Amino acid sequence: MSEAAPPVLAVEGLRTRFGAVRAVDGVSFAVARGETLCIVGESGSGKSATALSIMGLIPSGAGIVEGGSILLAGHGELRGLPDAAMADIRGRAMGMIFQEPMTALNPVFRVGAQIAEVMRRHEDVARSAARDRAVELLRLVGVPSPQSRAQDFPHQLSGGMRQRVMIAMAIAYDPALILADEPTTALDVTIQAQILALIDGLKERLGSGIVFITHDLRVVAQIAQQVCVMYAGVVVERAATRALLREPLHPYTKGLMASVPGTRPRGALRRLPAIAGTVPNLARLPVGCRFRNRCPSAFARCAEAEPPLAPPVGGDPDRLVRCWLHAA
Ligand SMILES: Nc1ncnc2c1ncn2[C@@H]1O[C@H](COP(=O)(O)OP(=O)(O)OP(=O)(O)O)[C@@H](O)[C@H]1O
Repeated sequence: MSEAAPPVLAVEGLRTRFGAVRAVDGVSFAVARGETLCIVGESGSGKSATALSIMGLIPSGAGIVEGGSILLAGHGELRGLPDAAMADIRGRAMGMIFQEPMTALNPVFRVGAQIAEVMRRHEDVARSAARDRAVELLRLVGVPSPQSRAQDFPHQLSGGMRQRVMIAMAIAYDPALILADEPTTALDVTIQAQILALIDGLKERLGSGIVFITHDLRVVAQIAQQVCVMYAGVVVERAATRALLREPLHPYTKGLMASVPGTRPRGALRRLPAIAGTVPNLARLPVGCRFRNRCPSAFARCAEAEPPLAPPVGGDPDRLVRCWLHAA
């Protein structure tokens, strides 16, 4: 995290549960303006539940944010705000970009009208002014011929163009925070690179802080200044991207890196082993380290107690790792 700028988002000790499933179990991080933080981990590690908790979108009845604090610059504590206040903050101060734009776009309305509608929901703006601004936003996110594309229905656009439309909606109010959950996973590689470049450009152009969720360390390498590696509901490693990719400390991070071509630390095997085994049942977590049943370096202490998330002993004090190999 940059020392100079105060964080746009500070999450502290976040805990979210779906029944007995502790999906997020004490997660903390902070994002500065103009900075991208990636949350990376396998399926089921709690990445989406973290983002949904921040946005106030955990469906009541299904789950509950039961602990921790979510501070958004200019708005203060978000936890416990009434639904209407949260909806307004989501519209103005948080831009949200998801994996599948088709679920966020209404198939029966033209995309320009949909972007305009997002604006009219949050402020008293004339329809024609909102439509002009929609075209301007489409241009800003790199949609060619935005005037005529605004007249298209979602199904007339390619996947990449639909994702640009969703990004246009997300940035309609120059949000302080952008939350992106696997926004490029469904796209082919060339388009993926274009969308990543677009999102990366937004943090400079708008000065937003970005929380970007991905399971792909190659994406992390491209866009993040900071990384939180999540496993089974907790952060197991947090570091500046460069430091983490140069020297991953947690055996889980090492496993993730070994399974991605081009991110292996020097001297690593050339073949690409996936990490054997699966994320434990979050309703019945093992005693001790959550990763120990899959960890090639596990030893007796790992079964006794869960390691704290702390700077590595004798290592970089700006990094955090949750592993007895690096603890006092
Ligand atoms: N609406 C829900 N109801 C019940 N359990 C849920 C719900 N949403 C998530 N979970 C559970 O919470 C845990 C964390 O899920 P989450 O979607 O946050 O993981 P993830 O890391 O984002 O994975 P993915 O990449 O597959 O989205 C999982 O065990 C999941 O089954």
